[in-house]
Amino acid sequence: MDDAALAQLAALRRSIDNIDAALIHLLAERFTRTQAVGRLKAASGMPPSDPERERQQIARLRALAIDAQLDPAFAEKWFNFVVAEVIHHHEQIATTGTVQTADSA
Ligand SMILES: O=C(O)C(=O)C[C@]1(C(=O)O)C=C[C@@H](O)C=C1
Repeated sequence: MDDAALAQLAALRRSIDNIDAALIHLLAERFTRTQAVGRLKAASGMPPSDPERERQQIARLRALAIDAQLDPAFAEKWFNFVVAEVIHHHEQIATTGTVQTADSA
């Protein structure tokens, strides 16, 4: 084992762990906001999804990804994955008034 390589790997992993922690916090904040949107939509009879808004978000995120040298197809896949969960939350809020998570089920 090369000690220098192991030390470098450990330092990179510490940074990766910090980035993963930041992403979890950012996602938690995003879902707090989208659940507020879900309650607003349910209370005012708006549909859970807004395809035109999603088209605008995807175009913006793809451009940001290209600028940041991130694969735009990956950025779009990530966004669609998150929005599918948001829409699922919106539907749960509209029908039950709350969001059911794996932990709260
Ligand atoms: O902006 C909204 O209307 C939302 O419900 C939020 C959100 C999003 O997560 O960004 C989710 C679903 C909609 O289709 C569009 C956007």
